[in-house]
Amino acid sequence: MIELKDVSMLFGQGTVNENLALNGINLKVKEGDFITIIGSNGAGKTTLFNLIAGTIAPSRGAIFANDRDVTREPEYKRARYIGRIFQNPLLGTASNMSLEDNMMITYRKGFKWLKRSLNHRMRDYFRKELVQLNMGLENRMKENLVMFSGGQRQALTLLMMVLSKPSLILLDEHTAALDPKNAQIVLELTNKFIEEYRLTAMMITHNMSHAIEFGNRLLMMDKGEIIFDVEGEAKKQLTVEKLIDKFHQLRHKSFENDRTLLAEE
Ligand SMILES: Nc1ncnc2c1ncn2[C@@H]1O[C@H](COP(=O)(O)OP(=O)(O)OP(=O)(O)O)[C@@H](O)[C@H]1O
Repeated sequence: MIELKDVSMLFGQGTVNENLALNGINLKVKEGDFITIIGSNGAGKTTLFNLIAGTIAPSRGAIFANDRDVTREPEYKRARYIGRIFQNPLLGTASNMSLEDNMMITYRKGFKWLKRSLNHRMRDYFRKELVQLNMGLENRMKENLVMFSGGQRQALTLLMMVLSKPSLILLDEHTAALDPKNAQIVLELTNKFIEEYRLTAMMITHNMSHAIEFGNRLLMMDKGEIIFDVEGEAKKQLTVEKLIDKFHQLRHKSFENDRTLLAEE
């Protein structure tokens, strides 16, 4: 699906702030993979997503999507097949528009046919899809999203993204700004959608238990490198303790004090 070949990202080249955020990353994301990504602050996780999404171009190396070289393809073109959800629940939806208009825009990917096409059939379809969230939103389709909670908006962003059928979804700590109960609800919905719609997904999290519980593959990043890549049965055997040991082993340093990596969402 997505492949990174020897990808590096050097910020501020030649300045005092020169920073090798990613160093020679080689990664093959297979169709149907649900990859969780952990790593301490500044490890390069978001930079990795920015490169895959086309927000920035790498200093070195190449990125392929379905064997097509997309290294220089701009973000807006990649957005047609790569969906991304950020930490901030307000980013994925438009506050001053109704729920049904928000859904319609995603469905049509633009404003063009909005009024003309929002007919009975579409409303029924949206209503049916909204039921899946189990939040009663199917009865609030005319309300502006400004009335909705962060958890509801993030769940909606997720559903809207899923309905646009992306080839890859990038979840950038998408539950970190929610309270624990809502974070769990959104995570479970994420998992359900990924399974039911057979999506390919990558999820950054600072919660190691979530990284172990969800997905078929786990990447641990540190200082711009993927230092541990585990999948399938071996991933299922992981525990938080084993992950911490692994990190000690690989980096010979303690990360018990790394509160961010250990933080519970
Ligand atoms: N646009 C930029 N310009 C300069 N340096 C940057 C830029 N973006 C990221 N960096 C640097 O690259 C390194 C990796 O940052 P990145 O945000 O990818 O880390 P991260 O693993 O996502 O961290 P966190 O868990 O704190 O979000 C950091 O040292 C960061 O300061």
